[in-house]
Amino acid sequence: MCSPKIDTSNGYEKIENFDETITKELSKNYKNILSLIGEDIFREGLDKTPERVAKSMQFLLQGYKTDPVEILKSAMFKEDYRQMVIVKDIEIYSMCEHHLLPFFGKAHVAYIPNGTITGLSKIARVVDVFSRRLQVQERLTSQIKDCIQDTLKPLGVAVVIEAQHLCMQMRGIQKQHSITTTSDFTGAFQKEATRGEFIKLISTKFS
Ligand SMILES: Nc1nc2c(ncn2[C@@H]2O[C@H](COP(=O)(O)OP(=O)(O)OP(=O)(O)O)[C@@H](O)[C@H]2O)c(=O)[nH]1
Ligand SMILES: [Zn+2]
Repeated sequence: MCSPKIDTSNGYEKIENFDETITKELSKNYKNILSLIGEDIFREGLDKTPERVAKSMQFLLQGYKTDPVEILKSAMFKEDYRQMVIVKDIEIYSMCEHHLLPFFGKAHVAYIPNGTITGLSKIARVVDVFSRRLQVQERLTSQIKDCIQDTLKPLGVAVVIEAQHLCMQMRGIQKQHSITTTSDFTGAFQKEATRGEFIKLISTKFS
């Protein structure tokens, strides 16, 4: 068994080597699913579908293989800046743990350093690692907050996620335009003025 190699050279993550055993087992199961939903598993168009889905699922759920704490630790710098740092509009693609359907939208993350800053891209990487797992939006929000708070030990962390859930659009209640917003705050962001500044800044549109 080998772990998938992530190639980030072009800015997009691409799993080069999928785990052979897992891909084979998943393919077998997806073939069974196709048959159970009444499809002809021998028709040409579906020939490679079980394997494609097996690889697609490994891509979409690759977040279990990476430790987000290590991501932050790989780029921590001493710096005397003690004001808000906001990385906003980080796109997220996650999977609802109830229906295995995507939910997607944007994450806005802020922290106030207390002597240590981290690389800006590392914030987005932490968001990605937790997103690429089976999730509920609330837990995703809190896990990002906890990871940054526990690792960087800043004066405060704020996370807001706005997302659309396909399980509420394509099926079930079928509401096409509802957006779910979740938020979680620590430290300085518990204060109304600080939280207010953060909310104002993430609401500002730069064109
Ligand atoms: N709190 C929360 N709920 C979610 C999230 N994603 C999906 N859900 C909800 O999970 C719930 C599961 O409810 P159940 O009644 O067990 O499942 P269901 O019969 O498929 O529910 P419906 O979607 O209402 O048809 C639904 O209300 C979904 O809208 C999420 O990120 N957070
Ligand atoms: Zn769902």
